Amino acid sequence: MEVGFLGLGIMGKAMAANLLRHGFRVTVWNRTLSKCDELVAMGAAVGDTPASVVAKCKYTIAMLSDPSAALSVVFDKDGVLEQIGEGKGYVDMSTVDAATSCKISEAVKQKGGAFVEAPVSGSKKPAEDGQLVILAAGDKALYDDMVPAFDVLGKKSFFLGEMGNGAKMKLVVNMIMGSMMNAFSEGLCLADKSGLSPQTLLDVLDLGAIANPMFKMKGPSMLQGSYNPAFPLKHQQKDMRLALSLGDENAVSMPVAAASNEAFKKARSLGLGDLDFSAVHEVLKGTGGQAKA
Ligand SMILES: NC(=O)C1=CN([C@@H]2O[C@H](COP(=O)(O)OP(=O)(O)OC[C@H]3O[C@@H](n4cnc5c(N)ncnc54)[C@H](OP(=O)(O)O)[C@@H]3O)[C@@H](O)[C@H]2O)C=CC1
Ligand SMILES: O=CC(=O)O
Repeated sequence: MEVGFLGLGIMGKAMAANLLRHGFRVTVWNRTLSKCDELVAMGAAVGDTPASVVAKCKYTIAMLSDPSAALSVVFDKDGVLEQIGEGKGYVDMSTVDAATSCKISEAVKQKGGAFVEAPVSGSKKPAEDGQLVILAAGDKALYDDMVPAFDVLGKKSFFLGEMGNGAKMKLVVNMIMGSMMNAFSEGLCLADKSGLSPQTLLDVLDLGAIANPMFKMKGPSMLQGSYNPAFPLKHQQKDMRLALSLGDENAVSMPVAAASNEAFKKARSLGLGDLDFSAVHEVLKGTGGQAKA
C-alpha cells in the first residue's frame, strides 16, 4: 500500500517510520523539509508540497500540531485541496476540534475525495511501538480501506460514526488526562511539603486502584524535574482549550478542567510549552521557569 504522510513531528515521524518498517511505500512532506531526511534514509520518498504528495498517493495521512496547521495544509497554496479528488482519500490524525474536521471534510468532499478524521490516544512510545488507540469517524469506505495502515499504527481502532465524533472523543480523553496530571502533580507536592517521600507515594499509587501507565511513566522524571517532551505541553493546553470550548457548546460545567487549563497556560507563559506536559509540575511546585528537557 502506498501512502502520503504530512507532518513529521514527534508523532508523525514515529508513525511514518512504522509504516515504512511494515512494508508500506511512504511519501513524506514536512514544513521544515530537513525533518524528512531520517525517513528518506529509511526508504521514504519526499514530496515538495502537500499537493504533490496527494497527487502521487491514493491515500494521504496528516499529523499536524493544531487546527490552524491542519487547515493551512489543506486550504493554503500548494495544499491538499489542489490535488484531492475522485478516488483519493485524506486522513487527518491530528488532534483538532470537530469544527475543523467538518470544514476539511466538506471541502474534500466537494472536490470528490473522501475524508476520515482519526486522532489518536497514546504518546511517542506507543506511536513508535504501533500501540496507538485510533478514534476515527467520517467516510466508512475510506476507514475500511485504511484498516491495514491503522493495524500497523495502533493496537485498536474505533469507528465512531459521523464526522466530528473522533475529535470530540479525543478531546474528552485529553481533558481527563490533563486534569489527572494536575491532580497527580498536586499530590506529589503535598506529599513532599508534608514530610512524606514522593517516591514512596509513587510506590503506593502504583499498587492501588488509581494506578495507571501515565503516573508510572511520568512520576520518576517529574521528581527529577526532567521533562523531555513526549507530549508537548503546548499541545495539551490546546486540547484543554478545545475541550473547554466543547463544554461551553454543550453547557457542561468543568471546573476541574478549567483550573487545570489555567495551570497549563501559566506553564506556557513561563516558557515551558515545548517541554513535556508533565512540566506543569513546575507551576504547581512554584518553581516555574527553571525546568529542563
Ligand atoms: N506527542 C504526543 O504524545 C501526541 C500528540 N498528539 C497530537 O498529534 C499532533 C502532532 O503532535 P506532535 O507530533 O507531538 O507535535 P510536534 O509539535 O512534534 O509536530 C507538529 C507538526 O506540525 C507541523 N506544523 C505545525 N504548524 C504547521 C503549519 N502551519 N503548517 C504545516 N505544518 C505545521 C510541524 O512542522 P515543523 O516541523 O515544520 O514545525 C510538525 O511536523 C498534535 O495535534 C497533538 O496534539 C496526539 C497524541 C499524542
Ligand atoms: O494526546 C496525547 C496522548 O498522550 O494521547
